[in-house]
Amino acid sequence: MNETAAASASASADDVTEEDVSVVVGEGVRRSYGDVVALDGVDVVVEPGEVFGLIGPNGAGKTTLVRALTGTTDAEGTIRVFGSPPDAVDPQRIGLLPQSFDPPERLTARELVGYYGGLYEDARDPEAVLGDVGMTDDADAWYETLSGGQKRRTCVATAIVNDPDLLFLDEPTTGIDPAGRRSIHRLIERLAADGTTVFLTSHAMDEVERLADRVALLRDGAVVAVGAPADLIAEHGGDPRLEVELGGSKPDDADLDGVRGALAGIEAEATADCPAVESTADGLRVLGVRPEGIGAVVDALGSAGVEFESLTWAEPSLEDVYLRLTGEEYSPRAGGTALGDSEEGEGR
Ligand SMILES: Nc1ncnc2c1ncn2[C@@H]1O[C@H](COP(=O)(O)OP(=O)(O)OP(=O)(O)O)[C@@H](O)[C@H]1O
Repeated sequence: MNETAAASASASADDVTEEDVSVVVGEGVRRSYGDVVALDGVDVVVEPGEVFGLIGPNGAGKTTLVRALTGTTDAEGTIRVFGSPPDAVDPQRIGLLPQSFDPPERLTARELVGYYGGLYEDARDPEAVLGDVGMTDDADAWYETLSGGQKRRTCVATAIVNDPDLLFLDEPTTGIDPAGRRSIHRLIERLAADGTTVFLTSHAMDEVERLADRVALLRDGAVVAVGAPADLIAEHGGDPRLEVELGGSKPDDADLDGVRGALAGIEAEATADCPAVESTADGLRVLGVRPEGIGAVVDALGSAGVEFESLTWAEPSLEDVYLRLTGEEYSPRAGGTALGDSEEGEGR
């Protein structure tokens, strides 16, 4: 390299600010436990300020990936956090809420948060952190006497007491009641708004859909899809659907054909151009139904002689993406708007 080129290369290296460097980079990350391949060559990149969601079935490798990225377990492949190997990163910059957490000894929630704060040169005021997780009123109870949800909130407090730039949360809301979940969600949103990069593992699809800028779906130790929730839903979520629960026997092929015939007669704008009908465990499902088309579909069901007990309309969600890409069953009760068991909607 001549002097001019060397000077220019060094100038451009100096120009690279931390904002230009991905916060987390994993390339070909592999981890086995004996014969069990927990991670089978995972590639993952998390950008500064992102809330990055990681979802996948039990045993897919999520916790192992969190542990590999935080340097708490060995793994093959390349891992960089803030551009360095995980064990070379200043611990002050990383917060970790592990999936399971055993506090060192018998301490109150306040003492526990103070203890973890004391491990860092520069920690937040424990009182403020306890307030963030809604534990102020219970802060003097021994950790071991707290409820499951209160324990989890205390754990979240220990993970943010160092005001980390990168926060790993492995199933933060497990066992927390709905109000507590909301407050943790608001906390994550606040942290993200202040620039904290968040790596969030969860089985709560609504939580990930709400919070994550991008989501990776892990299955059998490999990433099978990654993208913004809306993009994943558009690509893999399927159509909006009307679940029709029938009181009596399951519809046979002739019943389904009758419904298809009746649906063919309704206005195309009420549904997708060609609404599909399929049989389900409880009755049948009409795919491609828009909200404004529900009434017309109900009329069509009536003219086909279908008597139903209840209707549930649902638009596709991240849960549908998850179920489709993991091959698990769709459950109409998992989401959607119950439209009731209106008697006037019943067939003839
Ligand atoms: N310490 C360990 N020793 C042996 N096998 C392990 C160990 N940790 C994880 N595994 C195995 O590695 C695989 C991935 O486990 P991991 O805990 O990463 O999955 P997960 O996606 O976090 O699951 P869950 O949703 O149930 O928390 C599983 O088959 C698990 O049994």
